[in-house]
Amino acid sequence: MPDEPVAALSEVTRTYGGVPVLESVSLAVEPGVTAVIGPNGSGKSTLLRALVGATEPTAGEVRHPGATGPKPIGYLPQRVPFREGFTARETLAFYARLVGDDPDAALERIGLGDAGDRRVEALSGGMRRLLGIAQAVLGDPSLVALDEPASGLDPGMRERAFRAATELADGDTAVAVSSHALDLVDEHADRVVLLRRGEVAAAGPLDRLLEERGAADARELYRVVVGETSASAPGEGDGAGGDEGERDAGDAEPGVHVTGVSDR
Ligand SMILES: Nc1ncnc2c1ncn2[C@@H]1O[C@H](COP(=O)(O)OP(=O)(O)OP(=O)(O)O)[C@@H](O)[C@H]1O
Repeated sequence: MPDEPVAALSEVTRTYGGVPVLESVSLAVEPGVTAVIGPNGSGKSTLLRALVGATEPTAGEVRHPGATGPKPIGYLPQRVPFREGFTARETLAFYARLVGDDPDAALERIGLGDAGDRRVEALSGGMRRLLGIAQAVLGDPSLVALDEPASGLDPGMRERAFRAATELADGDTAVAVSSHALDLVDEHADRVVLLRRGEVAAAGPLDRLLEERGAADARELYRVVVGETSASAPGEGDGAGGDEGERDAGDAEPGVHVTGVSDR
């Protein structure tokens, strides 16, 4: 392996109310962009939360051997609770001070250079998402987890969100991104983790997985592995738009998981 894992999960299981939502997940997260894909409710957010330490595994272990520095880990949750009454710049400045970063440079990086003086509650949903990404990457963390960064964004914005993730991962940074936007996965991901009902159904370099499964792109890979028969694989849009494209009833139903499947 040319790349040193930045983080590693071994046999991680997470249950809620006794129901496993992640089952025996073992994974090495390496520098570059790792896309975490899968149907609604398959455990993507839970996996990212476990990866960054936002949730404790019920069993198994999460390690961060390669996550170092003053702020080793950055995380964009699905919903970012910004405090109202502060401008975008003030919001970033609060966190930037803690890690010695420059809020204006952070705004520029994400393309929000002109929005620094606007209050967070006056930003569009997409701009808030971008601000969340800027906040997650403050302090140059070695491991960044972005939970649906392109959710609800227009085509230009979603591209910008993913590009920011890719640029970040240029060096030694490991970026794990959950997404339903499979076109962006094709464009930007080095590796893919495909979850199905809380288990890793496929994982590895995107090119290798496509070749192994005889798939032309991430969308086809998804169909082959998830076994989706409906014509509507997750849509081009992420989040709300993508959710509408998701029609695998068993996977989409919250809290329902077949736990006997083991194709790890
Ligand atoms: N805090 C929680 N309490 C109870 N159940 C939870 C909790 N968090 C997640 N779950 C359940 O765990 C399962 C996996 O949820 P998760 O959000 O990780 O899936 P996901 O793949 O990110 O879904 P989506 O694509 O819809 O965002 C779901 O059935 C969800 O209802």
